[in-house]
Amino acid sequence: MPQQHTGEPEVAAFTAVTKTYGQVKAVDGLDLTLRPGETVALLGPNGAGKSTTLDLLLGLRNPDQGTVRLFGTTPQQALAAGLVGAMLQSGGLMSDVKVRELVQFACDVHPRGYPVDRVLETAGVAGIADRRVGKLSGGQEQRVRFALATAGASDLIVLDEPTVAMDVSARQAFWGTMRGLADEGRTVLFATHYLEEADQVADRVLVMHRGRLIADGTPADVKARAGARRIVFDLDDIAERDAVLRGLPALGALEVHGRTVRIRSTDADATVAAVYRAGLYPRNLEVAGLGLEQAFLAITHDETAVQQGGTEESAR
Ligand SMILES: Nc1ncnc2c1ncn2[C@@H]1O[C@H](COP(=O)(O)OP(=O)(O)OP(=O)(O)O)[C@@H](O)[C@H]1O
Repeated sequence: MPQQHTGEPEVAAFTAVTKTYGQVKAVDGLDLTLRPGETVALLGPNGAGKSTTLDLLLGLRNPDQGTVRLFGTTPQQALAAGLVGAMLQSGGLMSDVKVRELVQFACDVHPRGYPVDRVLETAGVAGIADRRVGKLSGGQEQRVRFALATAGASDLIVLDEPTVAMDVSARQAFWGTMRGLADEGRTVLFATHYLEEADQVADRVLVMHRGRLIADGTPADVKARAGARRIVFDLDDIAERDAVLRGLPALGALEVHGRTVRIRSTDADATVAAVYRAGLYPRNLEVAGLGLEQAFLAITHDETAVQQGGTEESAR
């Protein structure tokens, strides 16, 4: 086991990490610490830099600037010590071997490997242990990848879009298993496009956009960060009301389509009270909380507006 620096309990630490491909800054000045026992979801639109971040974490790529440390050492040393199990999108599996043989191999090479039957069972692939890997469905192949990532007693498990190609019940079973691993004290980091998974499974959500971390908190924090409430109503005399609407308090974002006004508000009570105080007569008024999906869209949309020199209103 590599030496940990005294007073450095973190599982992973990115310090001012930048990774550039030609003109594209895939990761741009990333500072991030993962602590023991966290289940962390990494979210972001396509091309945000999630896979590159995981590659840097696992030492598959080196940063152009900054440092990545895993368990107080280099990613390569941490991997060699069996401290990390990973399930990535890229890289084909050997197709001519049987599932059991492949998983057995992963158990054998892991410095703290588990018995193969335990791994097959936990990953939900015991029933297909004698199938050839090349004959598996997409969802089954994902579960075999998961078995490989959990073949030994790794302290950190890294998963890049683990439930792609799984149906709903396979996903539920998968996250049930993951929860069990997290409850044993493992740190889990997973990239996903399924926001409901992040909401249900993660205790910390990271949102990346254009290589930068733009939100970091509990799912509830991230929702609150986007503005807590969505207000929708219709107005008949909307054309004359533009200035009033723009002057409403706690305005996160304002959209007007036809007669319908959509507002994201950081204080819905104050905004709605001001609507009435201004003498507006809203019809069909609705106030609702943002889901993580809407929060995510709001945050990434706002960030784009800021980067493009958007107004304070659209930038929150
Ligand atoms: N090997 C590479 N060569 C050139 N550009 C790359 C390479 N890998 C990634 N990129 C670029 O870096 C940026 C970040 O890509 P990355 O795959 O890390 O994003 P992502 O958030 O994982 O995206 P997705 O959700 O689509 O998987 C993108 O603009 C991508 O086109």
